[in-house]
Amino acid sequence: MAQQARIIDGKAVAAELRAGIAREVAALKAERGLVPGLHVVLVGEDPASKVYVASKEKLAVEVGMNSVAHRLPADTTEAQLLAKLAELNADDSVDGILVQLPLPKHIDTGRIIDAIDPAKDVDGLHPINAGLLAGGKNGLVPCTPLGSMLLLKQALPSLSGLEAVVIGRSELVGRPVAQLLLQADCTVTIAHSRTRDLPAVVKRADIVIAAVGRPRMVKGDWIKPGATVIDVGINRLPDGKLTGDVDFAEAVEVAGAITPVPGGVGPMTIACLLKNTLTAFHARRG
Ligand SMILES: Nc1nc2c(c(=O)[nH]1)N[C@@H](CN(C=O)c1ccc(C(=O)N[C@@H](CCC(=O)O)C(=O)O)cc1)CN2
Repeated sequence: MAQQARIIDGKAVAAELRAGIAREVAALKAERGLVPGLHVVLVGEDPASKVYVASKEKLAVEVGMNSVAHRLPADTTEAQLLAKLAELNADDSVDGILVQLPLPKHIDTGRIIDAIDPAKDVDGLHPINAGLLAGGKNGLVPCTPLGSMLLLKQALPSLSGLEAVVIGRSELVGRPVAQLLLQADCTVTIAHSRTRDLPAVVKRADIVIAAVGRPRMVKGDWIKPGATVIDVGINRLPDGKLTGDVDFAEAVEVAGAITPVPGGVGPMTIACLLKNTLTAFHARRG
């Protein structure tokens, strides 16, 4: 029987990361009397977004941060949301601002992200932060890509020279994770809906990052034996269960290491948001 892949435990890695952040926050409080502040803005009633925002609020409190969730009604206008962001940008006690996505359709997401102070953009989505990342410079990095890289580094001692295929070209995951892989000296391919012979492209990868949002699309026979597979997809099936973009049952028989869904990249997203809040705190307040 073939050996099964090592399962990369995102829940455990995220818990460890949060514990380190909690220690740093406690030291800041004790030594300087300062507490990092994270403000999350939710517009509307999207059920998944409500859960994620509640989780962000709770975990920020757990690490000792000042945590505020601004819950705005679904009919909030773009102008009202921009006014809220202007208020948070101007408030010196606010270190991190995140607007939960997706936003209701009547609001232009790009205009909202552009309005966040890049120094407080703990989602790393502002064009200034995206530009810094593309230039290989220090800025705030989107949380899911950052978490994916931390998990990858758990599985592989060195990424240098490895062939990485990212499936998906979103601004939230695909593009930034490709930049981070490039910074780690991988040879990077970004595959997408127009890519010809996707299974063959994936098959040459030492590292597969699946971020397409299509349940179990990546099959076991697409995976190169021994490859490391990071599954970013979080898809809710009709029976209510969560599944990734990778057919886990098949891929676990072929890969060298693989993240599960749930319990893989998802928990890292919020842990990295807290990490980014601390980074933003230090960049602004020393
Ligand atoms: N402004 C942003 N909006 C959204 C982001 C983001 O990074 N910034 N990412 C996603 C949602 N998200 C955080 O916002 C998120 C998704 C999933 C998880 C998570 O821990 N998932 C668990 C399963 C949870 C469950 O049972 O539903 C897991 O995978 O184990 C955390 C955060 C879209 N919006």
